[in-house]
Amino acid sequence: MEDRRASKESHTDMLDALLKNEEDPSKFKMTDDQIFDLLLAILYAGYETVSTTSMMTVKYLYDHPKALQKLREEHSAIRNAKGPDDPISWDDYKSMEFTRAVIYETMRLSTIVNGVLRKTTEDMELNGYLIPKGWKIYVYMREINYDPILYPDPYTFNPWRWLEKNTDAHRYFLLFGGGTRHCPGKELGTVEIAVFLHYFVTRYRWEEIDGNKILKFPRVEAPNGLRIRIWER
Ligand code: HEM
Repeated sequence: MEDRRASKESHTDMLDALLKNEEDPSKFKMTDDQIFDLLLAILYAGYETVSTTSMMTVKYLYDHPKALQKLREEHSAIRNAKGPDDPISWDDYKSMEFTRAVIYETMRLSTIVNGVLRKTTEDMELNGYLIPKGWKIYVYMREINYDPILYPDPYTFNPWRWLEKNTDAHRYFLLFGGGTRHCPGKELGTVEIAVFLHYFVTRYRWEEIDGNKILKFPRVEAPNGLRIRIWER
Protein backbone atom coordinates (compact mmCIF):
# COMPACT_ATOMS: atom_id res chain seq x y z
CA MET A 1 0.00 0.00 0.00
CA GLU A 2 2.86 2.36 0.78
CA ASP A 3 4.46 1.57 -2.59
CA ARG A 4 1.21 2.19 -4.41
CA ARG A 5 0.56 5.47 -2.67
CA ALA A 6 4.06 6.63 -3.54
CA SER A 7 3.82 5.41 -7.14
CA LYS A 8 2.76 7.71 -9.97
CA GLU A 9 1.59 4.84 -12.16
CA SER A 10 -2.05 3.85 -12.09
CA HIS A 11 -3.24 0.26 -12.16
CA THR A 12 -6.65 -1.16 -13.00
CA ASP A 13 -6.89 -3.45 -10.01
CA MET A 14 -8.69 -3.65 -6.72
CA LEU A 15 -5.91 -2.19 -4.61
CA ASP A 16 -5.90 0.98 -6.74
CA ALA A 17 -9.69 1.20 -6.61
CA LEU A 18 -9.68 0.93 -2.82
CA LEU A 19 -6.88 3.45 -2.41
CA LYS A 20 -8.59 5.90 -4.77
CA ASN A 21 -11.61 5.85 -2.45
CA GLU A 22 -9.46 7.84 -0.05
CA GLU A 23 -9.46 10.80 -2.43
CA ASP A 24 -13.25 10.83 -2.80
CA PRO A 25 -14.99 12.31 0.28
CA SER A 26 -18.32 10.73 -0.71
CA LYS A 27 -16.82 7.21 -0.40
CA PHE A 28 -16.49 5.22 2.83
CA LYS A 29 -12.91 5.46 4.09
CA MET A 30 -11.37 2.14 4.98
CA THR A 31 -8.40 1.79 7.31
CA ASP A 32 -5.24 0.14 6.00
CA ASP A 33 -6.01 -2.91 8.12
CA GLN A 34 -9.44 -3.21 6.51
CA ILE A 35 -8.03 -2.88 2.99
CA PHE A 36 -5.38 -5.50 3.75
CA ASP A 37 -7.99 -7.80 5.27
CA LEU A 38 -10.38 -7.42 2.34
CA LEU A 39 -7.72 -8.09 -0.30
CA LEU A 40 -6.40 -11.11 1.52
CA ALA A 41 -9.91 -12.51 2.09
CA ILE A 42 -10.79 -12.16 -1.58
CA LEU A 43 -7.52 -13.67 -2.76
CA TYR A 44 -7.93 -16.60 -0.42
CA ALA A 45 -11.67 -17.10 -0.85
CA GLY A 46 -11.61 -16.58 -4.61
CA TYR A 47 -8.52 -18.53 -5.58
CA GLU A 48 -8.41 -21.91 -3.78
CA THR A 49 -12.11 -22.54 -4.34
CA VAL A 50 -12.09 -21.85 -8.06
CA SER A 51 -8.79 -23.59 -8.82
CA THR A 52 -9.62 -26.72 -6.81
CA THR A 53 -13.09 -26.97 -8.35
CA SER A 54 -11.62 -26.54 -11.86
CA MET A 55 -9.06 -29.26 -11.18
CA MET A 56 -11.66 -31.65 -9.84
CA THR A 57 -14.01 -31.10 -12.81
CA VAL A 58 -11.12 -32.23 -15.04
CA LYS A 59 -10.66 -35.31 -12.85
CA TYR A 60 -14.34 -36.27 -12.62
CA LEU A 61 -15.00 -35.65 -16.31
CA TYR A 62 -12.08 -37.88 -17.24
CA ASP A 63 -13.47 -40.61 -14.96
CA HIS A 64 -17.04 -40.21 -16.36
CA PRO A 65 -16.98 -40.19 -20.19
CA LYS A 66 -20.78 -39.87 -20.51
CA ALA A 67 -20.76 -36.66 -18.53
CA LEU A 68 -17.82 -35.39 -20.59
CA GLN A 69 -19.64 -36.18 -23.82
CA LYS A 70 -22.75 -34.35 -22.68
CA LEU A 71 -20.69 -31.37 -21.58
CA ARG A 72 -18.81 -31.29 -24.90
CA GLU A 73 -22.12 -31.32 -26.78
CA GLU A 74 -23.29 -28.31 -24.79
CA HIS A 75 -20.10 -26.36 -25.51
CA SER A 76 -19.75 -27.45 -29.14
CA ALA A 77 -23.30 -26.19 -29.79
CA ILE A 78 -22.35 -22.80 -28.34
CA ARG A 79 -19.06 -22.66 -30.28
CA ASN A 80 -20.60 -23.83 -33.58
CA ALA A 81 -23.09 -20.97 -33.44
CA LYS A 82 -20.28 -18.37 -33.50
CA GLY A 83 -16.91 -17.68 -35.09
CA PRO A 84 -13.86 -19.54 -33.76
CA ASP A 85 -12.50 -16.45 -31.99
CA ASP A 86 -15.78 -14.92 -30.82
CA PRO A 87 -15.89 -14.54 -27.04
CA ILE A 88 -18.53 -16.14 -24.85
CA SER A 89 -21.46 -13.87 -24.01
CA TRP A 90 -23.49 -13.71 -20.81
CA ASP A 91 -26.39 -15.41 -22.67
CA ASP A 92 -24.07 -18.25 -23.68
CA TYR A 93 -23.08 -18.69 -20.04
CA LYS A 94 -26.69 -18.67 -18.93
CA SER A 95 -27.45 -21.43 -21.43
CA MET A 96 -24.78 -23.74 -19.95
CA GLU A 97 -27.18 -25.78 -17.84
CA PHE A 98 -25.24 -29.00 -17.83
CA THR A 99 -21.97 -27.18 -17.16
CA ARG A 100 -23.47 -25.59 -14.06
CA ALA A 101 -24.65 -29.03 -12.98
CA VAL A 102 -21.13 -30.43 -13.45
CA ILE A 103 -19.66 -27.58 -11.41
CA TYR A 104 -22.14 -27.98 -8.53
CA GLU A 105 -21.77 -31.75 -8.51
CA THR A 106 -17.99 -31.37 -8.38
CA MET A 107 -18.24 -28.94 -5.47
CA ARG A 108 -20.62 -31.27 -3.65
CA LEU A 109 -18.69 -34.48 -4.14
CA SER A 110 -15.29 -33.02 -3.40
CA THR A 111 -16.55 -30.78 -0.58
CA ILE A 112 -14.64 -27.77 -1.80
CA VAL A 113 -15.66 -25.90 1.35
CA ASN A 114 -15.75 -28.09 4.39
CA GLY A 115 -17.98 -25.92 6.55
CA VAL A 116 -18.86 -22.44 7.72
CA LEU A 117 -18.51 -20.80 11.12
CA ARG A 118 -21.18 -18.89 13.00
CA LYS A 119 -21.55 -17.44 16.49
CA THR A 120 -24.85 -17.27 18.36
CA THR A 121 -25.80 -13.71 19.23
CA GLU A 122 -28.53 -14.88 21.63
CA ASP A 123 -29.63 -18.10 23.34
CA MET A 124 -31.38 -20.28 20.82
CA GLU A 125 -33.19 -23.58 20.81
CA LEU A 126 -32.73 -26.05 18.00
CA ASN A 127 -34.56 -29.40 17.93
CA GLY A 128 -34.93 -29.31 21.73
CA TYR A 129 -31.27 -28.39 22.38
CA LEU A 130 -30.22 -25.07 23.85
CA ILE A 131 -27.31 -23.33 22.15
CA PRO A 132 -26.18 -20.60 24.54
CA LYS A 133 -25.39 -17.06 23.44
CA GLY A 134 -21.78 -16.63 22.33
CA TRP A 135 -21.18 -20.25 21.27
CA LYS A 136 -19.26 -20.86 18.08
CA ILE A 137 -20.97 -23.22 15.65
CA TYR A 138 -19.35 -25.10 12.82
CA VAL A 139 -21.84 -26.07 10.12
CA TYR A 140 -20.25 -29.18 8.69
CA MET A 141 -21.08 -29.11 4.98
CA ARG A 142 -19.41 -32.39 4.19
CA GLU A 143 -22.16 -34.09 6.19
CA ILE A 144 -24.86 -32.26 4.23
CA ASN A 145 -23.17 -32.95 0.88
CA TYR A 146 -23.16 -36.69 1.56
CA ASP A 147 -26.64 -36.94 3.05
CA PRO A 148 -28.32 -39.80 1.14
CA ILE A 149 -31.78 -38.28 1.63
CA LEU A 150 -30.77 -34.98 0.04
CA TYR A 151 -28.49 -36.57 -2.54
CA PRO A 152 -29.39 -40.20 -3.27
CA ASP A 153 -26.33 -42.37 -3.91
CA PRO A 154 -24.21 -39.51 -2.55
CA TYR A 155 -20.74 -40.87 -3.39
CA THR A 156 -21.53 -41.11 -7.11
CA PHE A 157 -20.63 -38.28 -9.49
CA ASN A 158 -24.01 -37.58 -11.04
CA PRO A 159 -24.37 -34.07 -12.51
CA TRP A 160 -27.83 -34.96 -13.84
CA ARG A 161 -29.18 -34.69 -10.29
CA TRP A 162 -28.80 -30.89 -10.54
CA LEU A 163 -30.92 -30.45 -13.65
CA GLU A 164 -34.11 -30.24 -11.66
CA LYS A 165 -35.45 -26.68 -11.77
CA ASN A 166 -34.24 -24.23 -9.09
CA THR A 167 -32.02 -26.76 -7.35
CA ASP A 168 -29.77 -24.02 -6.06
CA ALA A 169 -32.72 -22.27 -4.42
CA HIS A 170 -33.28 -25.25 -2.09
CA ARG A 171 -32.84 -24.64 1.63
CA TYR A 172 -30.11 -27.25 1.83
CA PHE A 173 -28.08 -25.81 -1.05
CA LEU A 174 -25.12 -24.71 1.05
CA LEU A 175 -22.21 -25.02 -1.36
CA PHE A 176 -21.77 -21.25 -1.10
CA GLY A 177 -22.89 -20.90 2.51
CA GLY A 178 -26.08 -19.09 3.43
CA GLY A 179 -27.72 -16.07 4.99
CA THR A 180 -26.06 -12.68 5.18
CA ARG A 181 -22.55 -14.16 4.76
CA HIS A 182 -23.50 -16.04 1.58
CA CYS A 183 -20.54 -16.12 -0.83
CA PRO A 184 -20.46 -12.87 -2.86
CA GLY A 185 -18.27 -14.61 -5.46
CA LYS A 186 -20.76 -17.37 -6.28
CA GLU A 187 -21.56 -16.23 -9.79
CA LEU A 188 -18.06 -14.92 -10.58
CA GLY A 189 -16.50 -18.22 -9.49
CA THR A 190 -19.00 -20.27 -11.47
CA VAL A 191 -18.43 -18.13 -14.58
CA GLU A 192 -14.66 -18.56 -14.28
CA ILE A 193 -14.95 -22.34 -14.14
CA ALA A 194 -17.56 -22.46 -16.93
CA VAL A 195 -15.36 -20.37 -19.25
CA PHE A 196 -12.34 -22.54 -18.46
CA LEU A 197 -14.40 -25.67 -19.23
CA HIS A 198 -15.69 -24.17 -22.46
CA TYR A 199 -12.21 -23.71 -23.94
CA PHE A 200 -10.80 -26.83 -22.35
CA VAL A 201 -13.35 -29.29 -23.73
CA THR A 202 -13.82 -27.65 -27.13
CA ARG A 203 -10.10 -27.33 -27.87
CA TYR A 204 -8.43 -30.22 -26.09
CA ARG A 205 -8.49 -33.89 -25.21
CA TRP A 206 -6.56 -35.11 -22.22
CA GLU A 207 -5.60 -38.15 -20.24
CA GLU A 208 -4.53 -38.48 -16.67
CA ILE A 209 -0.98 -39.48 -15.94
CA ASP A 210 -0.74 -42.46 -13.60
CA GLY A 211 0.15 -41.89 -10.00
CA ASN A 212 -1.89 -38.77 -9.19
CA LYS A 213 -2.47 -38.50 -5.48
CA ILE A 214 -5.84 -37.07 -4.44
CA LEU A 215 -6.59 -36.55 -0.76
CA LYS A 216 -10.27 -36.64 0.17
CA PHE A 217 -10.26 -35.58 3.81
CA PRO A 218 -10.93 -33.11 5.31
CA ARG A 219 -11.36 -31.65 1.84
CA VAL A 220 -10.18 -32.58 -1.59
CA GLU A 221 -6.71 -31.60 -2.66
CA ALA A 222 -4.01 -32.89 -4.96
CA PRO A 223 -0.80 -32.31 -3.00
CA ASN A 224 1.31 -32.72 -6.18
CA GLY A 225 -1.26 -31.23 -8.58
CA LEU A 226 -3.37 -33.23 -11.04
CA ARG A 227 -0.97 -34.23 -13.79
CA ILE A 228 -2.52 -34.71 -17.24
CA ARG A 229 -1.31 -35.06 -20.84
CA ILE A 230 -3.10 -32.76 -23.32
CA TRP A 231 -3.67 -32.80 -27.09
CA GLU A 232 -5.32 -30.29 -29.35
CA ARG A 233 -8.57 -31.61 -30.86
C1 HEM B 1 -16.59 -21.00 -7.06
C2 HEM B 1 -16.13 -21.37 -5.97
C3 HEM B 1 -16.50 -20.81 -4.62
C4 HEM B 1 -17.04 -21.49 -3.57
C5 HEM B 1 -17.42 -22.97 -3.54
C6 HEM B 1 -17.20 -20.54 -2.49
C7 HEM B 1 -17.74 -20.85 -1.27
C8 HEM B 1 -17.87 -19.96 -0.22
C9 HEM B 1 -18.46 -20.28 1.07
C10 HEM B 1 -19.03 -21.62 1.48
C11 HEM B 1 -18.40 -19.16 1.82
C12 HEM B 1 -18.90 -19.00 3.27
C13 HEM B 1 -20.27 -18.41 3.25
C14 HEM B 1 -20.94 -18.40 4.59
O1 HEM B 1 -20.28 -18.21 5.63
O2 HEM B 1 -22.18 -18.57 4.62
C15 HEM B 1 -17.78 -18.13 1.03
C16 HEM B 1 -17.55 -16.83 1.47
C17 HEM B 1 -16.89 -15.90 0.73
N1 HEM B 1 -16.49 -15.98 -0.57
FE1 HEM B 1 -16.71 -17.61 -1.76
N2 HEM B 1 -16.74 -19.31 -2.89
C18 HEM B 1 -16.31 -19.42 -4.19
C19 HEM B 1 -15.77 -18.41 -4.96
C20 HEM B 1 -15.51 -17.14 -4.53
C21 HEM B 1 -14.93 -16.07 -5.35
C22 HEM B 1 -14.54 -16.21 -6.81
C23 HEM B 1 -14.81 -14.98 -4.55
C24 HEM B 1 -14.31 -13.59 -4.84
C25 HEM B 1 -13.51 -13.26 -5.83
C26 HEM B 1 -15.31 -15.35 -3.24
C27 HEM B 1 -15.33 -14.50 -2.15
C28 HEM B 1 -15.87 -14.81 -0.92
C29 HEM B 1 -15.88 -13.90 0.22
C30 HEM B 1 -15.30 -12.48 0.25
C31 HEM B 1 -16.52 -14.58 1.26
C32 HEM B 1 -16.82 -14.05 2.66
C33 HEM B 1 -18.22 -13.49 2.72
C34 HEM B 1 -18.61 -13.01 4.11
O3 HEM B 1 -18.15 -13.57 5.11
O4 HEM B 1 -19.41 -12.07 4.20
N3 HEM B 1 -15.73 -16.65 -3.27
N4 HEM B 1 -17.48 -18.63 -0.22
